[in-house]
Amino acid sequence: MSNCCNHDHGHQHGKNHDHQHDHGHEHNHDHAHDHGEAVSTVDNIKPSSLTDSEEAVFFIQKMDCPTEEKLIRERLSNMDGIAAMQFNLIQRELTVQHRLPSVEPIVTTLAALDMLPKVKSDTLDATVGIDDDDHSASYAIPKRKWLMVGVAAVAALASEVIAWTTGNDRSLSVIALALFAIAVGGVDTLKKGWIALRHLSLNMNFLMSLAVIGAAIIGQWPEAAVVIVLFTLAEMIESLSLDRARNAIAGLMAMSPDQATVLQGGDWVNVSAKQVALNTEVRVKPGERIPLDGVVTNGQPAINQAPITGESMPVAKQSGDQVFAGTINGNTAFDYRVTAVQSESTLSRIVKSVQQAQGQRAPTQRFVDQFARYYIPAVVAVAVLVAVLPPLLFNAPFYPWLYKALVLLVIACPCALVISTPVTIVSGLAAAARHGILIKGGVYLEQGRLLKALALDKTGTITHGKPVVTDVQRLSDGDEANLLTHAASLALRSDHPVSAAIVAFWKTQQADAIAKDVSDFEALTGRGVKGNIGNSAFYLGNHRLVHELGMCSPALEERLLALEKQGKTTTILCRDGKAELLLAVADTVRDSSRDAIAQLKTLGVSVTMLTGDNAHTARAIADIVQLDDARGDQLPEDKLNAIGDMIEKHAYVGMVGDGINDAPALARAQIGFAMGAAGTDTALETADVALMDDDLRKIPDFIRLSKKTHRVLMQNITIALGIKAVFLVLALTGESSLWMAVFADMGASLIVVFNGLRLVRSL
Ligand SMILES: Nc1ncnc2c1ncn2[C@@H]1O[C@H](COP(=O)(O)OP(=O)(O)OP(=O)(O)O)[C@@H](O)[C@H]1O
Ligand SMILES: [Zn+2]
Repeated sequence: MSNCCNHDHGHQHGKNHDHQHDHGHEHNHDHAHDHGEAVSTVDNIKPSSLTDSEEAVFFIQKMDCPTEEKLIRERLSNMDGIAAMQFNLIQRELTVQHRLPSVEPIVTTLAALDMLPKVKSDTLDATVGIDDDDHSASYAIPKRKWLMVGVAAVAALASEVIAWTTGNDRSLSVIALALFAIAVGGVDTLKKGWIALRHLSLNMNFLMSLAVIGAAIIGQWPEAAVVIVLFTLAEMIESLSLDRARNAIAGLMAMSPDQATVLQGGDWVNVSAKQVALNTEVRVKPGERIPLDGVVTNGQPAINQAPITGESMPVAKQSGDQVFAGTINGNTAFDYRVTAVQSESTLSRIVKSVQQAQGQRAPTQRFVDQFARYYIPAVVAVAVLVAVLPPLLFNAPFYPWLYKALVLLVIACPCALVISTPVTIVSGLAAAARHGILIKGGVYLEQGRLLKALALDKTGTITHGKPVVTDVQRLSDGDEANLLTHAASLALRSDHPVSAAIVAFWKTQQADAIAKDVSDFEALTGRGVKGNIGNSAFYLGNHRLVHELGMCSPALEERLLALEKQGKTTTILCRDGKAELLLAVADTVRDSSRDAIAQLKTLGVSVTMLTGDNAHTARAIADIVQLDDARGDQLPEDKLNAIGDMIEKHAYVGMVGDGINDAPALARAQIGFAMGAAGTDTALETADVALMDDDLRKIPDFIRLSKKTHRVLMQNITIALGIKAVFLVLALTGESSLWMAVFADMGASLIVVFNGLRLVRSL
């Protein structure tokens, strides 16, 4: 198992669990996601900072179109000391890994591109951006801009109308009105076009400027004005629709209230939820939303956890139970103690994770970006040929062909195509998060549809994972109560569900018994535990353990078989080489598991149970949920091998497990699912897809969402390219005017954005 972490399976986050085998509490996960939360302080600059790369995040309000991304990428990649860049157009964020002594040169370069960057975080300077508010307020398009576009539109229309009624495109009033419209509505575009030209970067602003100047040169003044106003309007609408996509994520966060009622000096007072510190007592009234994560201290509320888990059936809570920020209290008031500050709440981490997930490019996005790279130059080359060749070769009139070339330039904008993918992915990620499915990367959302096989473990996945002792049988002439105390004393040291069941049973049987001291305790993977009590060596574990120790017998095996056939898990206590006590525990199957497995079969996914429990018990449980393929006695390395075989056979394989004992197999599968992630940090962080509650039916939901996402992506690519193709033909045959081309481009952008946004409501 030591080689479990060497597989090259394309997962980006550190899945190197240094796990212990006893379902222990102290597994050291080695995760690499501290970005954003600057760790170093100003006077604590590491000497290694010149070899290690630093990271800075910039918020760039003007960066909302792929053309801007291209320009920035070209400029920055030429700079010394820049290691890598990640663009997030929807959040308008640029993350740069660099080896510069300060981010100043980056800021200067961005400012020179008229990008007005704002440093959000900087590993060189922890003080940056700490008390900044969210930038959402600054997203809004200023009223002034709407007004200017409105005025420009009126002027452009007036110019068009006068030209049309007088039949003169070049009268003084027409030109004056058009110039006015261009000046008021189009300076931004022309300015950006000029910047692009200076940096020899072919982008949309450049193409548009060229088209407008070209139209003016051939005397089409009204057209020039209409085109630039339409383009400005299109950009504004596009930026608004992107805001919708961003809001799909921000909306998740809006579910947690701003105010909390906290205990301060004996009084309950209202304070801002942001300022509430750890361990504060908070009171929640009936029907109120819970402001922060915590554990119940007083009261027995029933809580609608839909904002986290997607499941709105109220969950009964009592003292010691976890509650989550954003969830909704039922009819009883209760108090609780805060266990995480607002920015660390489960909900905040879901939001952060979704934002990060959409920052990583999904495969389709990479393809589209690649395509756009060749597409613009190709169209420009065609446009040049169209303008030049017919007049040169066939003596055709120059102006009409130049006009056609200008239309081609307008068509060259790949915005609709490029923007459609991230919007679709974000919508899908947000829809999933609302439904209690946290997808850790666009890749998984896009490729979930490929899942052909799924492996599940049994304990806690198919079953509730809370077994209870059903049978106790003495195997020797020892005192049963005393033996039970010994078994419980060992079991107390482990948090394996079987051990937990034994401890719980012992407490009900012997309320005031005292546990024995255990020395040399050891957990034995897939077998049980061992330890010394007094002068005796004890083992507590399953059939495999007893058999390997040579303490088994045909008589014992007969007893075991009888219990296992009933779906019970058997555990034997051995003392000094002799089996003494037999305990059987039974776990109950979750109602949702059977339905989930049926749905998966309908989706064409072959489901396999891989469990460390014995084969007979595995079979009995599998029969209840109608699972054909159930494999018992699986040690962690067996599970790993089983996943390997499944990958060979089915290519794309998922695994659902507890993430501790199953970590290697989970890492090997293309998609590792964790269940019940709301309460456990490790599951939330290490899984590829985390189901916030324990409902396996979320997996078929996830697969269906993935299929839908894929469909929408394909539709969007078809729409975006289709409209371009149509206009390419129309332009060449002279049927399309400039403004029609701009209009079509705007339409295409809007259609794909809204088509993508449909996904938000699709689960
Ligand atoms: N700490 C323990 N206390 C008691 N029994 C144990 C312990 N650890 C392992 N066992 C025994 O070994 C078996 C296999 O354990 P393992 O942890 O591999 O699987 P599991 O968690 O029970 O099942 P699954 O693989 O379905 O999650 C258990 O069913 C149990 O009988
Ligand atoms: Zn045996």
